[in-house]
Amino acid sequence: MKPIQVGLLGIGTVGSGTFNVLQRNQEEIRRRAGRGIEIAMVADLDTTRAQAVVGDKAKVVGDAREIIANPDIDVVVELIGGYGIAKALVLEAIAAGKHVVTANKALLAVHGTEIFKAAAEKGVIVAYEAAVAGGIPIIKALREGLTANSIQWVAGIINGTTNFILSEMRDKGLDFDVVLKEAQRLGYAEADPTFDIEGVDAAHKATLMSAIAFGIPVQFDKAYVEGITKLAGADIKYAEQLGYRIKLLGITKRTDKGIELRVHPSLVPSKRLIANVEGAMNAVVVNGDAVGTTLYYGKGAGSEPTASAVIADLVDIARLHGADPAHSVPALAFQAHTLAAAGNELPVLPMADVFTSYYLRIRVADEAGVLAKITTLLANAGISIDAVIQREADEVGGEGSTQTDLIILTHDTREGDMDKAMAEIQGLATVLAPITRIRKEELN
Ligand SMILES: NC(=O)C1=CN([C@@H]2O[C@H](COP(=O)(O)OP(=O)(O)OC[C@H]3O[C@@H](n4cnc5c(N)ncnc54)[C@H](O)[C@@H]3O)[C@@H](O)[C@H]2O)C=CC1
Ligand SMILES: N[C@@H](CC=O)C(=O)O
Ligand code: NA
Repeated sequence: MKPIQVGLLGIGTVGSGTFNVLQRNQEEIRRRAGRGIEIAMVADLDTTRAQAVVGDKAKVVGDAREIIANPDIDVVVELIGGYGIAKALVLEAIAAGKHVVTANKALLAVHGTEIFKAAAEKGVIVAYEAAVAGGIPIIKALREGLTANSIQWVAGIINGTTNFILSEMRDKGLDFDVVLKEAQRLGYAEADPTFDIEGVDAAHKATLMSAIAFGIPVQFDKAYVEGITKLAGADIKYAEQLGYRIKLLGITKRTDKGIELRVHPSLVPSKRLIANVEGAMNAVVVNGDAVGTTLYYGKGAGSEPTASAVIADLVDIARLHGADPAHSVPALAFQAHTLAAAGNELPVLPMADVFTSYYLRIRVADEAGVLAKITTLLANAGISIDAVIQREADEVGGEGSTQTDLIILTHDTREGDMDKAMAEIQGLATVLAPITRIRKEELN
């Protein structure tokens, strides 16, 4: 059978990894796919750099549309990134009847509905394993391996940059800014690193997992997004003393009322495997009603780990791609298991209706009766307390300090009730600084 013909749009970090791994492992990949996979054309604005990567093994062009216009190209791999030209090129490739592989989580999380509708109408595949947790085959696990389950929840460390920052801050006591620069130097961060540190990249990925797990449309605009920029070293330290680690988690959960979809720092019990995922590594925990809890761990970023996922999608397409790609039944069957199949009407819940437990750090005047006032306000709001620790004032503010920190862990409560209680506690004269509130997930 003739090798499937691939056109690569963008040959930067992920594109060059894809090219190199396909070259290196081509015989094994051909055997597994049942036919060869050949990158016939590569487009990049920097044609000199592209030429240096591919040598004489593929045709290099500066204009991506030359690839889309070529009738011999079966699959277009979009590795440019962003919402602009990448969106136009993906839609044009679909309109031209080509299957698409992309690592672009931002594009799919925001414009996925339009893109998957266009693909379904044209009968082509849009595959995106690389878009979530890089080399970890989590899309395949959700779509295929766990397909028998009613998924209950998915929670993951799905941004390597922020996990690296939190690990380095905790282990080496380094400052946020110093570690972020190091993450950029190591190539973990997005072109705009605010996407990483403000939780946006993780929310893109959580949005995609939520859509597959629960059959809802992609709704990035409904995701709650909070990054790690407001985390203080003191909270990382206190959490550790209480037996927890702080991780930036992407969480999506099924409830009776709707779907939770949120990204925020979370306390996770230190004994959980996911709490021990360090540096730029990713991990996703999926809970299904039949299988129970499963864990997926690996490299969520980088040239070859991400290429591993891009090529896995190409192999899937090579296996399914029939003589008439635009109307092949296998292509439609594949599509039916992707986001185009979203048929669930459950709404994404506002944060006020999310149930979770909390870590609170409250800076208070070190005087009698303060703790009682605070616990009374919590009790009045129906919030029950799991643990309270009062720091020694000298430890918190130095010798002779008149201020101290109260650390409170709560049981599960509705976020809207917690908001009200927090406003009342913040209003107490003896509360001396903005209250720190971090959600806590037991993940069991
Ligand atoms: N780097 C990583 O570890 C991961 C990246 N991704 C995603 O993969 C995609 C690519 O990321 P990287 O390879 O890191 O980016 P990159 O910046 O290294 O590569 C992008 C390439 O696209 C080229 N390009 C830009 N505009 C173009 C145009 N109009 N036509 C043709 N080429 C054009 C650039 O010259 C560059 O070579 C992004 O969507 C990113 O979010 C996903 C998972 C991990
Ligand atoms: N910037 C991302 C790269 C992969 O998606 C991350 O840090 O995880
Ligand atoms: Na993946």
